[in-house]
Formats: sequence, structure tokens, C-alpha cells
Amino acid sequence: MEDVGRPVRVQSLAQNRISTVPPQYIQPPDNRPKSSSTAAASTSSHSRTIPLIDLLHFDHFHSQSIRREIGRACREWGAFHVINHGVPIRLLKDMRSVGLSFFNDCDIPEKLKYSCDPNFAASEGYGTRMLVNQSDDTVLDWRDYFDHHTFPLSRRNPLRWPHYPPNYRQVIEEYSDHMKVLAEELLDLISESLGAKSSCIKEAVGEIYQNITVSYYPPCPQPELTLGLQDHSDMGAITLLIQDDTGGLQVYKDGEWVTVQPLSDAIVVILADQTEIITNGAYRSAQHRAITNANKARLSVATFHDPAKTRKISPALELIGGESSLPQYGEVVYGDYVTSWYTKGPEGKRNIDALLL
Ligand SMILES: O=C(O)CCC(=O)C(=O)O
Ligand SMILES: [Fe+2]
Repeated sequence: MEDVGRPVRVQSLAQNRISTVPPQYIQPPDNRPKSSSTAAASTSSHSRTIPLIDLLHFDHFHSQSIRREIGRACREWGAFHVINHGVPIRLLKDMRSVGLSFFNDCDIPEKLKYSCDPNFAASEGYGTRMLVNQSDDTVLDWRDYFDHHTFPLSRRNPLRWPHYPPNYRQVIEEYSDHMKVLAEELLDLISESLGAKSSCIKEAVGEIYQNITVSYYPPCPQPELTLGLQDHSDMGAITLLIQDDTGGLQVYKDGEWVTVQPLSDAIVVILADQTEIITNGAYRSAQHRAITNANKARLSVATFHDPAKTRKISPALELIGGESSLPQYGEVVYGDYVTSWYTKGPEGKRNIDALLL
């Protein structure tokens, strides 16, 4: 049974070995994944996927071509894989492993000790529902998660994170530090790829607020009717995501959902809405979602890098000017943007589209 303060976790539904999903999880027909994307076809090596950018040779000699590749990936997809990114591969594995261990090895009552507050958006802890004030007809995601507040350091309190496995909190801290360094490097490269100064996007974002969300998608008896995570774009500046080998992340491109192949050593870079605003639409945030799997649980770890809630965001002056590039987006206080996202729901890119001038 569900009580208001404690929404039922999807993992406990899945553990009851139900053969059909409860009606609240059934997507309207237009949102359902195509059957080809829920079956083996989604891992076919022939399918189209996001660009892969190798940062290994990032030096004076190659840097121009890497910036060009990044520019193309941001313009055409808003998402790309990076390899040789400087984050230890061992740390990516440890992150996936401790995340999975919390979900698999702790029982539900133990996990519920870390429950987030479902009445506040993005509150820290163990949860399942992304949106606040959901009405009875809201379709639910087939997902549980654990959200960690990691930057600025004043928000970081490892005592609120799982105590099992024993290295959990240490891994999160190390992972958080590495991801922030990489996010800042990428924001520099993305700015340079537009011909702007390296710090252009970073200066517009200001102090970085980082959250790490470990998402756990239990096996789902009816993957053709459900979504692990509904269609959305991320609301902050840049998201760095890793996934396990189950696969399920999809990016919307040219009218179709394209599956992002799992690459164990790579990190998926996802441009988020504030970067779209700051770049005045030169780079668009990626619309994405997660599908479910009938046989296997899936784990992903998304690290969000966002402005402070009080920050005003608008197109960077360096990137507008002249008649050909008038500002395309109105100024927004980031906290207002977040409130609207969590109360109205993301529904594709409706929130950012509402700011178009
Ligand atoms: O699980 C995934 O691959 C997607 C997660 C995601 O998009 C998010 O947490 O915002
Ligand atoms: Fe996302």
C-alpha cells in the first residue's frame, strides 16, 4: 500500500514478480517505446548513435580538431560520448558497483531509512517520484533513485548517504570531485568551440551546484508500455552520465529515438537547458529518456552541474550581437525554472521552449 509521505518503490513491485504493471505506470500510446527499441534491436551495432570524442590527444597540435568535433556534436546532437576523459576507469566501475550494491544488497526497509522528502523537488536521498504535487493521472516512471548533494561543499554531508557498502561514501566523494573537474573542462571546450573565451559558459553559470543521481530501473514485466524515465531535457548546464551494460538511454534526434550504446569506459555528456540559453540556441539541450528492460535491472549515474537557484541566466553577451543573432531567450532566475520544471513536468522541452522570444 502507498501512503502519501512514502510512495511505493518500483523495486518492491518488481520483487513481487507481477506479470502486468499497475495502471499508473502505463504510458499513453504516443509515449510508448517502439517494440524494436525494447528488444535486442536496441543493442544492434548497426544503429545510429551519438558521436564519440577521444580527449587523449588533447594538446596544442590536435586541439583545434577536437574543438571542431565537439562543436559538431553539440550542434547536431546535444549529447556525445567522451573517452580518455581523465577520470580513472576504476572509479567508474566502483561507482556502478557501490550504487548497485545499495539497491541490491540492502532490503527495502533499510533503504527507506534514507527516504527523500517527496514534497520537495530534488531533495536528497532515496526516492522514486521525480515531480512534486503529482495528480492522480500522472504517469509514473519505472525507476527508483538515490540523489546526493555534492557541491558546493557546504551542501555535502556524507552522513546522509548510504552506509553500505562500506566504501559507498568515499566513492561518491571521489567521483563527485572528478566529475566536477571534467564538467568544467568540457564547459571550457564547448565555449571555445563557439569561438568564445574558455570561461564564457562557466562565468554565466557561476558557482556550480552538483547533484549525483543513481537511478535503478528494476526489470519490468511490460517494457513496451512503460518508461524508466520520461522524455525530458536536463534543466541545468551539463550532465555527465555513466550506465551499465544493460542499456536503455535514448536521445531524440530527427524525429526518432536513438539508443545510446553502453560503453563501459566512456562518459555520456548531455547538454542541458541553461547551456542552450547561454549559447543563445547555438547548442541545443538533448531531449532524452530511459526505456525499461524485461529481464535485467539497469543502473545509471547522472551527475548534474547547475547554477545556483538565485542565478539569473540569459544568452551570453559574447554570443549575441548584430542583427543576425539577437537574443532568442528571455532571462530566467534559475530557481524559477527549476520550480516550473518540477511542478508542470518536463514533457520534452516545454520549459525551455516557453522562454523563446
Ligand atoms: O538513466 C538514464 O540513462 C537517464 C537518466 C537521466 O536522464 C536523468 O537522471 O536525468
Ligand atoms: Fe536526464
